[in-house]
Amino acid sequence: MLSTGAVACLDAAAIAGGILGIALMEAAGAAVATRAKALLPANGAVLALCGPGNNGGDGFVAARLLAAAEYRVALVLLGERSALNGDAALAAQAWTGAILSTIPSDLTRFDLAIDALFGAGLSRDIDGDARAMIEAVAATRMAVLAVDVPSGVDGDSGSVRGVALPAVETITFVGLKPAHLLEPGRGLCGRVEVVQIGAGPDAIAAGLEASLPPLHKNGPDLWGAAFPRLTGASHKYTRGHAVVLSGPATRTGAARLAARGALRVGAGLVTVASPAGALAENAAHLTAIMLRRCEDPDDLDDLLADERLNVILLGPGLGVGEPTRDRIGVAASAGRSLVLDADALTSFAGEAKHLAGLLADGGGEAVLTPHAGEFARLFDGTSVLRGGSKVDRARAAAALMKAVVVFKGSDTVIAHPDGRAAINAHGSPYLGTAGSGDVLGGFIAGLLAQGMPPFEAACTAVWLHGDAGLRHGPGLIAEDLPELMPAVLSGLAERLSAAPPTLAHR
Ligand SMILES: NC(=O)C1=CN([C@@H]2O[C@H](COP(=O)(O)OP(=O)(O)OC[C@H]3O[C@@H](n4cnc5c(N)ncnc54)[C@H](O)[C@@H]3O)[C@@H](O)[C@H]2O)[C@@H](O)CC1
Ligand SMILES: Nc1ncnc2c1ncn2[C@@H]1O[C@H](COP(=O)(O)OP(=O)(O)O)[C@@H](O)[C@H]1O
Ligand SMILES: [K+]
Repeated sequence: MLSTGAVACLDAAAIAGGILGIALMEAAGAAVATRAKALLPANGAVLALCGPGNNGGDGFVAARLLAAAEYRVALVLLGERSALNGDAALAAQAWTGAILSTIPSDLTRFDLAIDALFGAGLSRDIDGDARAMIEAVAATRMAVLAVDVPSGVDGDSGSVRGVALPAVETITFVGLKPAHLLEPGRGLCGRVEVVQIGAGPDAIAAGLEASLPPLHKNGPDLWGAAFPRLTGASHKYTRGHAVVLSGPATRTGAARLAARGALRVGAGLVTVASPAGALAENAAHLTAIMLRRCEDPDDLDDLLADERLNVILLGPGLGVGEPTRDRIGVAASAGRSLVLDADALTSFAGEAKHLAGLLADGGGEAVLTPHAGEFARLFDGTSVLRGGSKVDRARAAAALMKAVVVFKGSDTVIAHPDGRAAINAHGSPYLGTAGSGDVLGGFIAGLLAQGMPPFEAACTAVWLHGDAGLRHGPGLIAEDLPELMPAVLSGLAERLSAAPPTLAHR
């Protein structure tokens, strides 16, 4: 993905490499016109809204090509024509139709608006004439095709600067920008299409270089190579052993959901470590998952004497306070991979640096999975909460904790302490159901158990969880998520064209 700053570098590199800026703009405008034609009835009426920069220039090109193809086009320019510069001025010169300075009063006659007011260059909140224009068009039921980003959406954060014009479709150039995946931007974009405009590989490389550290759209391309593969020689101990700590009696369900997730995603063995008072309750519900008594931090220490237990998940239903903090201290000092969720995070509310110290002392790798509420509590009083996009905050959190942070939500961001990050768009609102996050924690633990590195394990788990949500749809409850893994994992294996081993391999 590209930051908006990187787009300017990419543009400059393309031009330095001999490609004319107006050629890029012509290609961008042509792509917009092509999509507009697909959305329009024959001879349909288009309202092109053009802004004062290059986004407006793309709008002029699209308007000219649509008019040439016999569509009825009205073009409104925000600001003075004489104020247009560079390529946008050239694009405006080639437009021979009328230039309106305000939007027509009868908007009902238009089939489509092309929103070319502001793109990557939005630099302040929208007010005045631009705001009035956006509000008037938004108030109609006209379909809107956005150029680059819906005007008013900040390209890097996805936030709305004052007001934004919701689109049914957004055409962007060269690569996705954060706003196409981060809410509320994502919801305002509609369908997003990325088109190439002939910038050339060197310019694209320069753009990606300017976008470092890398930001990815989460998907198998990112982590497929690290996904665990079975061989004929695999056995349960090669697939790892995850431990999930259970809460006290009547609060054990969350741990079992997580444990089931870990087992279904492929951990060879999973043990629920339970307080004595909750053993009967856990035993009544567990079969393939093993159960061990774990009353206090000393019991946990004893349990971890078995070196094969390679991942510990703490948090779901565990309770907030000193006993949970103590268990995390023991787990961290054991140097195993850790997944910390829910109550494990809230137990360190306002004490993120203390938790970071415990994790650093143990030397193991950790994945933290806060939702927005847990994130705000954990990082209260730190610079992590100081502004920026969701990606910026997740990166700052990961750097502070020296751990992978999965900042959950409809636009989950996964960040590594070195700055690498991914935004997940592969999911469904049906995942917003009690216990769904517990299962996600279990998926991460199960993938860590199988030896995936923490960033890749976290990204994979978020994607598999999202895939399960998409496959199930309405009626989803958290118990369904682990049970969907056979179908989800088979689908993934097909995508990775790595079929699971058959008898023939043994
Ligand atoms: N590779 C590229 O970089 C390409 C970029 N193209 C287009 O160029 C766009 C970026 O162009 P620009 O950098 O000129 O930026 P924009 O056209 O997005 O906006 C910049 C202009 O808007 C004004 N402005 C910013 N915020 C405002 C506000 N709140 N109220 C009123 N005026 C405001 C600025 O003063 C400036 O005149 C991209 O979004 C894309 O559509 C395309 O032409 C194709 C090539
Ligand atoms: N609208 C949505 N779209 C995609 N994923 C969602 C949406 N709402 C919630 N989720 C996902 O569902 C999970 C909910 O986790 P969490 O809030 O911890 O729930 P719980 O504590 O009940 O287990 C997270 O992985 C989150 O990213
Ligand atoms: K726009």
